[in-house]
Amino acid sequence: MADKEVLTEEQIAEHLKKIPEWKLQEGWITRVYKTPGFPHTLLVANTIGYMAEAADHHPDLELGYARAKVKLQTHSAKGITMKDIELATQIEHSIGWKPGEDSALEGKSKNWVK
Ligand SMILES: C[C@H](O)[C@H](O)[C@H]1CNC2=NC(N)=NC(=O)C2=N1
Repeated sequence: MADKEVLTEEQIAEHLKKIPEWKLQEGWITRVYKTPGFPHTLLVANTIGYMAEAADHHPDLELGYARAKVKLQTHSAKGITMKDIELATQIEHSIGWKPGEDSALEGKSKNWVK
C-alpha cells in the first residue's frame, strides 16, 4: 500500500515544503514547538496525543519546561512514510490554529506557542 512505502529524501523534502518548520533529522521528521512555559507544553503534548490516537500513529515527544520536540518515523517501515507526513501536517494545523481576523473569537495574542 502506498502509505506504507518509505519515501526518498527528495520526496520528503518536497512534502516538507508545505510544513517548512519540520526538518528531516537522522531518519525522523522533527519540529520543536516553543511554549511560554510548562502548562502550555502539556497542552501541546495532549493535543498531539489526541491526534496520534485518532490516527493510530504515534510520535516520540521530548518535553521541556518551555519546549516540545516532536519526532515522527514509521517504525514498522523503518523510514518516513505518508503516515508521518500526514500526521505532521495535522499536528501543524492543530497546534498552529488561531481564530482568524474576522472571527468572533478574540484569541490569545501573546505568550502562545510558536
Ligand atoms: C498496530 C498499530 O497500529 C501499529 O503498531 C502502529 C502504532 N503507531 C505507530 N507509530 C509509529 N510512529 N510507527 C509505527 O510503526 C506505528 N505502528
